[in-house]
Amino acid sequence: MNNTNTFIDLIIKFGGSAITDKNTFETIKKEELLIAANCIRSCREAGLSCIVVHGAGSFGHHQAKRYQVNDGFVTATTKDELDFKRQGFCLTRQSVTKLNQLVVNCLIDVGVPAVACSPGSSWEVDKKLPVRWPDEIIAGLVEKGFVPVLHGDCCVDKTLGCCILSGDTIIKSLCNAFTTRRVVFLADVAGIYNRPPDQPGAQLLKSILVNSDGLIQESVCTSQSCNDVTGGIQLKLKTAIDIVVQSKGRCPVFVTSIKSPDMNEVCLGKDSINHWNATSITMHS
Ligand SMILES: Nc1ncnc2c1ncn2[C@@H]1O[C@H](COP(=O)(O)OP(=O)(O)OP(=O)(O)O)[C@@H](O)[C@H]1O
Ligand SMILES: C=C(C)CCOP(=O)(O)O
Repeated sequence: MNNTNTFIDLIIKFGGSAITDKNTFETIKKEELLIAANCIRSCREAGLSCIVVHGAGSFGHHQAKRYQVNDGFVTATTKDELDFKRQGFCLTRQSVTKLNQLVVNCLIDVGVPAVACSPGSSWEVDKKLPVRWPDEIIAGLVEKGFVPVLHGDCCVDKTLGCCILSGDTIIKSLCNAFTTRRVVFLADVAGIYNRPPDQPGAQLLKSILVNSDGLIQESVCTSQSCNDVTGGIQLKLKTAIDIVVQSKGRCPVFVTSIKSPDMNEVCLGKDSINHWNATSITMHS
């Protein structure tokens, strides 16, 4: 799948940690969501083409964990276990699409022509990796001036029966298909730290340089919320590195806080990287 004639200025993830309270069931952070929506409006006013992907946060992760949706059907051996798993799939989907409605409504309310593109009903997945998805539909929406809004979702998996597809993995597929100018991950922390930010001595890594073989020099220790089923910040860092490598360094990736005063500039790519309170992940020259 490669649609390199489609140029996307910005693919942005509204992290589940940024727009929801991950520890409290189905709880949105309204103010933060509005900040992110206004940022997209500013980007569009500056002429940028954008795709938004949002995480699940406390919508979806709780149900996915309880019903072990990410393990697929292969771990369910009896009819009751299969029924239980299917129910978990449906409830997880309902939850993430509920959040998707809130995100899309907020974007539309601030004047962004946002269109929900839910992966769960259109992406083909095998062993947790996307194998086919409607890239031309998404490209068409962007070309016509819309902002597609995708999200982490549960999907039918060819081998496993079902799985969870993280918004991070979705972003990697989008970057693989489209010529993407920059990717920004909005989180509830300032960026990637050398160790979990709640640990003493944690320092923000302003720059992570990636070698062409995908190795980085910085050592990064991570932790993950007990309600997270998709790999936490570790998956984000891996995704960021993969995007930099697969684009041969042409697509820089940034991780920043949804509350950072620099967020708009990070997204617009205006100021010098060094001044931002953010992490840039770029190719080692
Ligand atoms: N070394 C680290 N650097 C930065 N954040 C870290 C680190 N280790 C752990 N974290 C935690 O990772 C969290 C952000 O990752 P998370 O996977 O929750 O992001 P998200 O994309 O917003 O969530 P979701 O998967 O729900 O969309 C932060 O709340 C932070 O506390
Ligand atoms: C839990 C579900 C359904 C999706 C997870 O997506 P993510 O929050 O982007 O990792």
